[in-house]
Formats: sequence, C-alpha cells, structure tokens
Amino acid sequence: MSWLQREAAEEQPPGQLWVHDLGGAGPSWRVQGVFELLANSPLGRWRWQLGEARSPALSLLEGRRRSAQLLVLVDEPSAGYTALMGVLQAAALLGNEPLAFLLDLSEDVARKMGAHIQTQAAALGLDHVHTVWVGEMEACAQQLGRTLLQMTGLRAAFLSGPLRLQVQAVLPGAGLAVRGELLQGSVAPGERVRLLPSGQVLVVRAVIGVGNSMPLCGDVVTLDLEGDAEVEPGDLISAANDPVESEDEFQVRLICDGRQTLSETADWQLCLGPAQRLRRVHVQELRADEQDPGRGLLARLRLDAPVAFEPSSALGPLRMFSLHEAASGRSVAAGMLVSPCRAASNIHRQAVSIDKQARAALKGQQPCVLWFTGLSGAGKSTIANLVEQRLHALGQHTYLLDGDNVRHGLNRDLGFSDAARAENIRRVAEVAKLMVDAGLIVLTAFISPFRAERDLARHLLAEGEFVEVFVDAPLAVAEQRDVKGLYRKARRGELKGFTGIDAPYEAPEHPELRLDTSRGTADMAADAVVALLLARGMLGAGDAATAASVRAAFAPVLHAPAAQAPQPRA
Ligand SMILES: Nc1ncnc2c1ncn2[C@@H]1O[C@H](COP(=O)(O)OS(=O)(=O)O)[C@@H](OP(=O)(O)O)[C@H]1O
Ligand SMILES: Nc1ncnc2c1ncn2[C@@H]1O[C@H](COP(=O)(O)OP(=O)(O)O)[C@@H](O)[C@H]1O
Repeated sequence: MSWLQREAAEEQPPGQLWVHDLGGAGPSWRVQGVFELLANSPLGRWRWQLGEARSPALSLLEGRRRSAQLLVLVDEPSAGYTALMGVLQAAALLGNEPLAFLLDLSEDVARKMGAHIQTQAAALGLDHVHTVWVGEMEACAQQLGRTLLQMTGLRAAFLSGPLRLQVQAVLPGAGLAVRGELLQGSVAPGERVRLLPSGQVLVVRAVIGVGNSMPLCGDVVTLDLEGDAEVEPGDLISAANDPVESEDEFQVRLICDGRQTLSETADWQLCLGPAQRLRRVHVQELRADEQDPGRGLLARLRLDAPVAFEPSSALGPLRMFSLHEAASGRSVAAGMLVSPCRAASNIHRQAVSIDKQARAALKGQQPCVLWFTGLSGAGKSTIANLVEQRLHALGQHTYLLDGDNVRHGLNRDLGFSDAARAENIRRVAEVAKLMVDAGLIVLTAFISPFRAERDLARHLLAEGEFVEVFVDAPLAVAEQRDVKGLYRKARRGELKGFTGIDAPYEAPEHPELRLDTSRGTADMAADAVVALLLARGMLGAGDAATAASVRAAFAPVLHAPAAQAPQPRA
C-alpha cells in the first residue's frame, strides 16, 4: 500500500447528515440513540451535525452547501403546520432537494403529520420527501438508514454527467495529490482533467477510492495527478472537455439569518461548497426581491478571484454558498448563485428571423469551420491560405483566423502555458462559431495542441460543421523548415515550452482529413481539402449552377489518384 493509499483509506469520511431541528430543543435521547445506531450501522457510517436554529431556508442551504443529506427533526406536535410549510418551501426554493423528516411523536400524530407533509410536498412539486417515525430505536435506525441510502442513491443519477470533483485537501508529499468529493461523473486513470478556475489541464495517474470498487458520486476520492499546477482547496476538477465556467461577479439570492441585517459597506467573506475556503467578497446592489419578498434578498457579488460555478446545476457545492463577517468569521447568510454578471447581463436571447440558414442561403453556401491543426511549421497557414484562395475564386464567402494574427489582437494577453493555449483555442472556437452563424466558411490555423480543446470547438458547432484537418509533418521535417527560427531557439534552450520540443502535441485520432505535408506539395494538400468539401456536398449548396461549376473546376482533383493527393481518412 502506497503512502497515498494508506492516507486515503484512513481518512475516508462517513456520510454527513445535516439536522434542522424544527422545535429548537435539540434531539431527544431517543433520537440521539437512533443516530448512535446509525453511526455504526452497515447502512452507512452516518455522522450527524445539528444546524444552528435559524430560518429553514438558511439551514437547509447550509446543509446542501456542505453536501450533506438533509434531515428535519419534528419533535413537538405544536411545531405547527406553518413551520413545516416553511421547510417545504425552502426545499422547493433549493430545487427539489431530497429531504427526510424524522417524526419524534406519538404514532398517531406522526401518521397524520406524515400524510400532511406528503400532501404539501406533492403540491409544491417535491418528489423526494421522506418521513420516518421514531418508534422502536433499532427499527427506526434501520428505516432511516435505508431512507438515507435512497436519498444518496438519487445522487448516483449524477454518475452519468461530466466529472465534477471539489478539492477539499491537497495532500503533502511527493507529486500532486488531492482529495475531494466526487460530485458528479466518474474518473479513471489516464484521463485528462481540467483544474478550475485556473484552467490547467492535468492527467490522472491513479484514483484511490473506497476499496477497489469504482468510486460513486458522494464518495471521497484521492487523485494522484501528473502535471504541474497550483491547487487549492475549493478548486474544482472537471472533465477536460466539459468544464464548468469560472467567474468573479454574480447575481445572487441571499437568505439572511433573521437577526442580521446586511450592509454593502461591511467586509464579507464567501465560502462556496463544502471546501471551507473563504474568499473576500464585495456585496453590491443589495435589495429586497419585490416580486417575491419571501425568497430573500437579491444582490450582486464581486469576488477577489474567479470561482468555478454552475448555477443551473443540481449540485449544491457548485451554486450554494455561505456568507461570513470578515472580522468575526461568523456566518450571517447563505445564498445561491443565480447567474454570472458578464458585460452582457440583462440581455436575453431573442428568437431572430434571419438565422444561420437564411444568411448561408443568401451566400449560396454551407457554413463550416475548417480546423487546421499541427506542429509549428507543419504547413497550416500555407495550406489554409491556398484553400481560402480557391474557395474565394469559387465565389464562396470565407474568413481565415490565423494563430499569429489573432495573437496580435483578440488574444494578445495570452502566452503559451497550457491554460493560455486552452483559452486561446476557446476564444477562437467561439469566434469561429459566430462566423459560422454569419454564414461563412471559416478556416482556422492554430497549433491547437490539445485534443480536449479541439473537441470543445467541435461541440460548439452543429453536426458536420466542424472539419478537422490534421496537417501532419514529422517533427524532423517541421524543424528542418524552421520558418521562424523558433525550433533553433527552442533547441538552444532560449525558448521554453515550444510545441514538439518541450511542450506536448496531441495528434488528432479521427480527423476528417489528414495531410502528410512531408510527401505532397502545399497545392495538392489544398486541393484535397476542397475535394473533401465537394465530396461532402458542402460547396455550391445554394444553387445547382454554382454546384456544377465548382465540380467542373475541381474535376481533376476529384479524380486524382491517391498517390498525388492525400486522401481523407475513412
Ligand atoms: N512556445 C511556443 N510554442 C508554439 N508556438 C510558439 C511558441 N512561442 C511562439 N510560438 C509561435 O506562435 C505560433 C503558435 O500559436 P498558436 O496560437 O497557433 O498556438 S496554440 O495552438 O494556441 O498553442 C507558432 O506559429 P505557427 O508555426 O504558425 O504555428 C509560433 O510561431
Ligand atoms: N506540403 C506542404 N504543405 C505546406 N507547407 C509546406 C509544404 N511543403 C513545404 N512547405 C513549407 O513549409 C512551411 C510551412 O509554414 P507555415 O505554413 O507557416 O506552417 P504553420 O502553419 O505550421 O505555421 C512553409 O514555408 C511552406 O512553404
């Protein structure tokens, strides 16, 4: 057993139970007995924590932020139906969270109250509300254990989503190892993951979970990671090609402790998810929700650094936070991220009558992106240029986005770290998508060394709109060409992190076209690209006459033997 495995096994935490006590008098000795039995039960090592007596919304939100299962303790018949309603409304506010009520009441009162809870829950559209009666302690512990497993099981539904793991601890020792709760998806050795908010891409060397079984959502796992990155508790590890967003300014909904009044001028700290990492935050535009005063306050928050978030997610740790007074550390409110405040906030998508198809039809073409990827000097720019000339001559509307040029303008703030390259490609992909929406045939010529970012670009576009062209020249050939003298500099050690020398290039596995530029000429390669577009019916889509003239112009290429023109991969 490695030190990492030993450490992971020792620190495997039990399930967390967040208890909201409706009456406020604390759990009776019988309830404590039930919890005691549950803590040592084969149905899970549940550890309970009593939430502070505060508003139900605040309390439940705090529990979900910690990723705990929510349990409401009802121990007086007079706890009243209004209070119960408050809890159910809070659960609805949080978005149909699984919730259990533990009824420490006489049997007939418990039965009536249980029926009432279920009726009200159904009226509010809550599907996952359970009631458990505290009768005989052993039986109650068993029923509660099964209920909790069922509630946890709901979370296993998240297994199919993209990976989301919040880092709770960075383990000391050699290499980079982190521990955190698997919130969604799965993770396996060899996978590329993206650390957020930094955007760094790392490779998973080993996953140490519970025993030898595959870790499930809710499990705490330890990841042994390959790569160099600054990781802190609170960071999020996500699927490399399906990351969540990061932002530093949000519209939020706040639920305050009844005794507190918030002020915009005070110093606040925010804690997102269960990782307990506090961030300085500036509260702005604090106001009541006039349309729905019962749902707390609305505010705009600006953090000192971006955080990974997913307001639309059902995962509490990616959208629920607690707010603390900076001076005392006291928690004064809980809240939910509603949306990021980008420059374009308050702008809503509008159905437009002139859409991509209409624009493309006017141009008589089928918009797409020709994504050229390959080593520096492989021939991306040369070939993309020639292809654009050919398409232009055929009356097609094009635009060429070239690495060197974009880096002088839109992306002048980006260097060549993994994260900067990823952001470079993300922005280019977004721009290309807009241009496709405008009806253009877009050509991009970027090294784009990582598969994940190229996949991201592919997924931004509709089926068939992304044509990946692998401009494949062996490193030795590209290096010998050394168009800009950069390989020589890199070999002399004057240029660090140069692709192919000391920075990686991940060749496409299934490109639409592979061009071996060490064999054919640039002209032949350009013809092959046009031939592919023709073969796919992507040129001259507007009218039959254009289509015929395009085909006539490229007849020699279409019939060229394989030896002369590189052919698309099957
Ligand atoms: N460290 C390092 N690694 C690779 N390339 C470097 C580097 N530093 C500068 N250059 C020059 O930048 C061009 C590549 O920019 P890209 O935007 O295409 O790169 S990336 O794919 O986003 O990583 C590339 O131009 P091309 O040869 O046209 O690809 C290089 O001229
Ligand atoms: N078959 C070929 N395809 C493309 N370029 C070629 C080919 N054979 C030789 N070259 C030369 O290789 C160099 C490629 O440079 P460039 O297009 O700038 O590459 P990159 O896009 O990777 O930066 C050019 O000088 C070009 O003339």
